[in-house]
Amino acid sequence: MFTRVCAGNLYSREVQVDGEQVTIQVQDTPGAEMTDNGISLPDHVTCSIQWADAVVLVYSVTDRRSFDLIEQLHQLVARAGGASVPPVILLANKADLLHLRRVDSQQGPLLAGTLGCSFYEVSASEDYSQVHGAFHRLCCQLAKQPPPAPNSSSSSASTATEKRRSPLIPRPKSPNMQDLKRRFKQALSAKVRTVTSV
Ligand SMILES: Nc1nc2c(ncn2[C@@H]2O[C@H](COP(=O)(O)OP(=O)(O)OP(=O)(O)O)[C@@H](O)[C@H]2O)c(=O)[nH]1
Repeated sequence: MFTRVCAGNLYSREVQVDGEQVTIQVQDTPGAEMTDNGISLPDHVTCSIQWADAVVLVYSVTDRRSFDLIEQLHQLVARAGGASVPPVILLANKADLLHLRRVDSQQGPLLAGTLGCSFYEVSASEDYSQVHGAFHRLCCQLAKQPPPAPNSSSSSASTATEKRRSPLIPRPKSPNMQDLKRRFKQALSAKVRTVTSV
């Protein structure tokens, strides 16, 4: 099984889901901008949402604004997902910073209930296993989804799912990879210069 989750720089991880080896790729979505009309997502983020099998929306419990933006982000995900909105989970991060908390612990589950998604409160820095647990349960949820029926191409939902997985939607490039390529070229040209000068 191969699962793509829209949420962090592009990372690849092997995890066990119900005894099956699963490779998940997690893609960061930086670049959301605040405009007079609310949040605007750059094209590469919209593309990531169409490419993803699931979306993880994250806010910080120390940052009220990040919480207030979740509903709007969820709407953008729904719009970008089109006919087949990928499953979404809500993560409240930085739960360890009790003295800086700006979002009540009841508000996250309430919002998740309204949006119809699962909720997890975590501390990425204090307890990585909580984050792992949230991703693991998301993978289990995805694994339980029935695959599209072979003759169901007329169903708009399955067509959209297939389209999302199609290579026609370019997979977003990892900025890290691009950076690596750039650095590799620089190192190569530096080497050529050194050889030429010898
Ligand atoms: N105390 C605490 N700090 C955290 C936690 N998660 C992240 N941080 C810190 O918060 C800061 C921002 O973390 P990032 O991983 O850069 O968060 P980000 O969402 O990518 O931030 P942007 O670059 O603004 O998008 C860093 O200093 C992290 O160490 C957490 O659970 N608890």
